[in-house]
Amino acid sequence: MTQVNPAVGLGLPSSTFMNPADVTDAVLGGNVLGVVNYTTEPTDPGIENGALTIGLHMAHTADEAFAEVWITDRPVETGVVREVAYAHDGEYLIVAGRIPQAGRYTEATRAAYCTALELMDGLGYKNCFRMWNFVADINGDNADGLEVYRDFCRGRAEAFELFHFGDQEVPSATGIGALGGGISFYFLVSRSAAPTSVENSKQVSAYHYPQQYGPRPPKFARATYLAETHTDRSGGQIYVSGTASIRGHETLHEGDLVKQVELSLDNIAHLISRDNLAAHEIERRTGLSDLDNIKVYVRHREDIPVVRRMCSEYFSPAARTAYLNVDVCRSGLLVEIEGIVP
Ligand SMILES: C=C(O[C@@H]1C=C(C(=O)O)C=C[C@H]1O)C(=O)O
Repeated sequence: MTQVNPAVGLGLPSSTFMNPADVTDAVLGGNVLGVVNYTTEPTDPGIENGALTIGLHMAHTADEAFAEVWITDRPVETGVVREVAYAHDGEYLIVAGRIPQAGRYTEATRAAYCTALELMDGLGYKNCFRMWNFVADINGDNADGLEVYRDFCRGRAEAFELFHFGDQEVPSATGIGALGGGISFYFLVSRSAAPTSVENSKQVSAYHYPQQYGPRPPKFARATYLAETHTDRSGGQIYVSGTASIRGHETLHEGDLVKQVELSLDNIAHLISRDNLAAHEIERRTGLSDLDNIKVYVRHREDIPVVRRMCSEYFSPAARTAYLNVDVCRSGLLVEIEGIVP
């Protein structure tokens, strides 16, 4: 079994990747906020053994499947409201939802996001610091000929607007293809830990992308820096959004895998560099070798060996790293990378 991260109890969240077969109550000892299964079929969010669970259809075979387990050392309270499940421990909240496969997604996305945002407010968790979205047929057309990803982005933007969620407040996120299951999502939210949104000076903020990418821009920050308190902003974690071969707002190196991987890595390296963080009043010097809990999304299965070889030159051999063969939000993108600097 993978060891439970020693950061537990220090006040910042902690997660690990596990072999799904090892995720038993006996092994975990009940210290679990949520289990996110990256697996071979979608399952609705729910509560099992006192923790939140959701199944994302992100693996083609059982070999590729893994479980991302969010750990806690505090008692957990759980519930389900209008098919959105939640679990919280007094400091951290995980919320998860699934929108069934449909011809259009704007309204259902808005409704499900609103349920999740209402829950956060009602339970007293104000600081959303990370969101993940898994979209089946992400580059396909919806019933009106609008790309499914763009349809999703519109619903998300409308929900944020209803909740007066300003662009500077949106957290880091991933919006990535899934093999089935409509649209699934999960959010992490804190009660007192303090998030700061970080942008990348080499990229246009996603929420300012021009209309050529869809009726409403994707609302997310390039990273979130999470410190234990607002007053002491040292020693925080960095949640890096899904990052691809985009400069300014343009997709670069269409059709060139190696160059796309290089630019994605360069975007992350710059995002978490001392200079870029200093522009957000964050004093930290980090690099690619500090990343952990890495997910690498690769559009074409046959590209995985090359991507893996390139990534392994930069990432720590000790970093948990998962490679998933799924589509990416723009049809010209071949690869996307996310991770956490603990
Ligand atoms: C790759 C990009 O966007 C992707 C889509 C996201 C979303 O819609 O939430 C977030 C990060 C990436 O997964 C990008 O625009 O640079």
